[in-house]
Amino acid sequence: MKIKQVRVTPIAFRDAPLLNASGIHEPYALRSIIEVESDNGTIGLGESYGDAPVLSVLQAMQESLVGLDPFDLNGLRARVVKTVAALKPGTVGAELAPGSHPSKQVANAYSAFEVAFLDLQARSLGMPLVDLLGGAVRDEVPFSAYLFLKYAEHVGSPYKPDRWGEGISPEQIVAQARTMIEENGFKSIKLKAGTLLGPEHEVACIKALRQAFPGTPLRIDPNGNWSVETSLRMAELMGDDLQYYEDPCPGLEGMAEVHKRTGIPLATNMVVTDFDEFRRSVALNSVQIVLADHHYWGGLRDTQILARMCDTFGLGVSMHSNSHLGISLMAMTHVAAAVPNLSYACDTHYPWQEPDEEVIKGGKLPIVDGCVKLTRAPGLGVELDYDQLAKLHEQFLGCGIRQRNDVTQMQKYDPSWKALKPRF
Ligand SMILES: O=C([O-])C(=O)C[C@H](O)[C@@H](O)C(=O)[O-]
Ligand SMILES: [Mg+2]
Repeated sequence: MKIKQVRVTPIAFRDAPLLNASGIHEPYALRSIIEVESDNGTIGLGESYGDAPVLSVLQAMQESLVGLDPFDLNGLRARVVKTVAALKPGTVGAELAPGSHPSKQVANAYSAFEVAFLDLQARSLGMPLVDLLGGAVRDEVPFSAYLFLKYAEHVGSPYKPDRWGEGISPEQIVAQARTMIEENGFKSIKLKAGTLLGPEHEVACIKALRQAFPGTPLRIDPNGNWSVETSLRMAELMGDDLQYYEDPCPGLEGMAEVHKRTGIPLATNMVVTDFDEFRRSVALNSVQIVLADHHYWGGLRDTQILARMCDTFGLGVSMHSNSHLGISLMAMTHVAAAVPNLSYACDTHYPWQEPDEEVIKGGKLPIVDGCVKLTRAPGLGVELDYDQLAKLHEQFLGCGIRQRNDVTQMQKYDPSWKALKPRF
């Protein structure tokens, strides 16, 4: 089998005005949809970031993959390394927003195509992708309710307000959690923090959630926007309420200090984002749980290696997400199903996505009892809806956003807003 054609299609879908450490989400989130077509007509699918720095690498890769055997993942890696090395200096992207890592260009681009190659391999063999990862140790993967403080609508009202309404007061956050849990059956809750509303307000939201959902595991994620001192002060207030404390403060040293002084397990998708940081974090005991993300950890197989290393060093493992669609959700589900030591329900932004903006046939995938189920369908088990792909590509062309920037978006609400880390 040889690769005949590769298509990378940037898309944009509506995204809610969600607050975070950098500022606020823009009205559209960007992704790219990857199709790798073999000479027997089988197509493998992938989904990755759609921001300019990543897109330029993915698009530069397209021609170089033609003629390659889709089972040749070392050949894929060599071509990614060569393409990235040939890029003009300056095309390396900065961090887009907390927890996104487009600057890891080799790992990002390799991952985008590795998923599509594996999907193509599995479809050709007539087996689910998870079978190429050693087989499923679970047939469904748990996800958590991912709550955000948010405004009712975007500045300038680019389209009609989303159905979630305002999410500012603790009562509104509890209501958001109720809806998300009623609709998806989630069994654990994560609150995005580090926002302009400040740590005390966010801790009040955690307290309200604790009261409303006794026994449900809770997590808070300020994306490194609190100082060590603030993180310690908030830990004192939340202590027993938390299942884990995610990236309270910046840096491996800061995290190590917070863990040493509180004993609370710390999770991260910010200070351990590659194998070198993993090595340094183990030496410092900075984190107790690594939130993997195949989009920047170098694909599904490298995510399995990461999980094995977490096991070796006694760390927990779960998964991080960014705004995404169903192809990414299924890639996350297949790899999480093949990680025996998955210790916590994974993150997903999927409930925030509007039902009419999925690129896969049949619309949004169901999340039932907090879980996404694997099927025995070949590959990732999803098919592209080409009408939807065309619609979301048109939206990309028209939306005017080419690189996510939550800081400049917040400046539309508050011109004095600056990127500060940590802010509190
Ligand atoms: O766990 C995380 O850090 C994330 O989910 C990163 C994302 O960028 C999140 O902060 C967001 O969507 O605003
Ligand atoms: Mg995080």
